[in-house]
Amino acid sequence: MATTAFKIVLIRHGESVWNKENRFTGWTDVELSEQGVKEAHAAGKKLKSGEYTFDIAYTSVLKRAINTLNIVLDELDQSWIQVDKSWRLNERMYGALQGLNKSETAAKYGDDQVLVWRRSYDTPPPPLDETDERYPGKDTRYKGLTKEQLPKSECLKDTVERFLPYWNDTIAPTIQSGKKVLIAAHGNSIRALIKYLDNIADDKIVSMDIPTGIPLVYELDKDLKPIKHYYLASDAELNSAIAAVVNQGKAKPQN
Ligand SMILES: O=C(O)[C@H](O)COP(=O)(O)O
Repeated sequence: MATTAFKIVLIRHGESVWNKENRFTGWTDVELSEQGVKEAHAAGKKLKSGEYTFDIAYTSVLKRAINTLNIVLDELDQSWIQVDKSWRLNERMYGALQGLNKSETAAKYGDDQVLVWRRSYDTPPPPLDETDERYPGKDTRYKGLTKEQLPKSECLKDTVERFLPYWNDTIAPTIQSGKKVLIAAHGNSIRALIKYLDNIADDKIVSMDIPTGIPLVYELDKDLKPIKHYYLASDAELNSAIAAVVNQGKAKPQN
């Protein structure tokens, strides 16, 4: 039986204002909603009561994840730790769907097509044109990216491929050096990491949804192979939060 060598914590940002409005967000840099701020504070309190402490944190270059991390670290009285930000932890880029309402999109194209765009491994959403104001090539925070790295749309496979270099070159060595790591990211960049860590089959990743603002603990062996993982939440809280994410993609959300 493998023994736990490392414990890392992943957390999806708290609810954003576009999660609340049920809009495809991707690389759009939207704020946390009031509920999202509350979720971030609750997550920090849960980690504190569990006596979690961290040596370094990683996050994206999108404010919903950055602000979630800042709130969590403040609750832990650890705002002083090193934080590294990278576009490679950004949410999957949703292409021409960014800004559209998910239920309206499901009413127009069908729940099944929206499920494919949201949860399939290798089917990207419709791409953006480079002239579109939503194209990230116009955003100075991405000025260091090559043309090939600037996405017009991303499927989960694309997200895995741009996230993994950061994991392999930066995060994994830091974990193996013994540093306690916290990663504040997004639904699909976390799905990308989990798919890689747990070696989840392409057709099985479709059914994975990540709730907002609930800490997810991964216990890893010395080779960073997962031994077990668990959310810091009751089953009722977790199931309700995941159901809310699943429902976003339906024309008529089930109650
Ligand atoms: O980018 C978004 O719209 C959300 O943060 C994640 O959306 P999804 O749960 O529909 O993939």
